[in-house]
Amino acid sequence: MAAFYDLAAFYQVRPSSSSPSRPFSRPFPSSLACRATASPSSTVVLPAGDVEALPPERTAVRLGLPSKGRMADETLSLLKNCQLSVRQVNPRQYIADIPQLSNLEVWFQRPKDIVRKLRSGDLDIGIVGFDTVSEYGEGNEDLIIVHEALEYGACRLSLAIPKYGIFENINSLHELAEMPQWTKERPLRIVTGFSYLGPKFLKERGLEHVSFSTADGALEAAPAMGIADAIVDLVSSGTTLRENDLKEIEGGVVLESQAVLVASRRSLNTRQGVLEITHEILERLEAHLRATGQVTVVANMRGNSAEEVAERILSQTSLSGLQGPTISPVYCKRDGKIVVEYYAIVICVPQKALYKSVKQLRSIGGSGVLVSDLTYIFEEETPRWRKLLSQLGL
Ligand SMILES: Nc1ncnc2c1ncn2[C@@H]1O[C@H](COP(=O)(O)OP(=O)(O)OP(=O)(O)O)[C@@H](O)[C@H]1O
Ligand SMILES: O=P(O)(O)OC[C@H]1O[C@H](OP(=O)(O)OP(=O)(O)O)[C@H](O)[C@@H]1O
Ligand SMILES: [Mg+2]
Repeated sequence: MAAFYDLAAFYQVRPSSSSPSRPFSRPFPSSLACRATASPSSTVVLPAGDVEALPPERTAVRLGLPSKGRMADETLSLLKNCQLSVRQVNPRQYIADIPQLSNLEVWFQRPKDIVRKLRSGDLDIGIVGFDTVSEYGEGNEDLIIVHEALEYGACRLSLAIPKYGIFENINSLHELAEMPQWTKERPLRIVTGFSYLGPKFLKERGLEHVSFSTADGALEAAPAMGIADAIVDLVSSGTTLRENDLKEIEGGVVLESQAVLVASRRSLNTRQGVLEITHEILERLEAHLRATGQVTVVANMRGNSAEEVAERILSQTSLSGLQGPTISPVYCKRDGKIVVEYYAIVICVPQKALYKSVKQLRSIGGSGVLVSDLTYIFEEETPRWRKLLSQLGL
């Protein structure tokens, strides 16, 4: 049975027992603190002798990952592609680990709970949609987006209205706002699961006479049911809107979203190991994502010197590679003498530009072209890491 702790009583039994120099010391888990303040009537005073029964201060770093839903599988496969496979004993066990990262606990949680637990200090790092961070983070400055584009879970939070009836000729937020129908007594009724972002957006856009209601799913049915005039919901392919005779309007996108790596500023600043683990995860994610869609092209090219070959390659727009081509001499024996007639060149090119690059290579004398997938590109410096350190004042 859950025990509820009274805040004031707690401070009486342990006035300031945690040493101020201890990193991230909290008198007790904030999840308990929330319950104590939320239900003062059901509080139980913790007897002095029971202080030892409190959970011990945790030392492991905690990463929250989506436990279910459309983000779950892709998050695990992204981590796997970064050689950070999550080891989970069975799918219903909510704790797991990543063998490569010692002192890290992985906790599977609903996306919104990941954000809540980052705020409360019960998680340190998480991967969720940017929409979820924005909605449940409510602008809290403790949440820092460490990587803003993990390249999956793409969608947008958007306002949509019916295509028919009084909305037939309404195609922008401005036109919607100007409709004479909305009054104090009969406001524009919007249903949304985003009860922080939805009202904030419409207030910022200056819409008067708006009322909000919430629902958890299948919001697209609300206008046809007569429950609402408009919805604010996630859209990716647009199929659900189309199938329910709804349309997006100009100026109606609240935010664009995709999966992000998010961390608690407090944890990064004070909990031992969080910054190091975040750095490693960030580096691996960046190296993997940078390599996605790139291929390595190796070819031989006849030439008199490496410089002369370089000049020919750099004259072609699709062959400059990441930092210019790597060119090495190919040694062979002619009449007992070691000579260099060919040079091997290595470049990275985007997969999309591959055929164009191969054609350009051939046109300047390239032969024996080998193409292979790239797994990682580790740059000397990761700009996101620099940014994070500066956000932390480090
Ligand atoms: N078409 C989409 N609709 C909803 N979410 C999407 C879509 N495309 C990508 N996403 C991302 O997936 C996340 C939601 O996933 P999902 O609907 O599985 O979980 P949830 O809504 O948080 O959970 P539940 O619906 O069970 O409460 C969103 O927060 C968003 O970041
Ligand atoms: O633009 P689309 O590709 O059609 O996707 C958008 C739909 O997907 C989501 O619903 P979900 O599948 O999560 O069901 P739910 O309404 O029960 O949450 C979202 O709430 C939209 O309804
Ligand atoms: Mg959903």
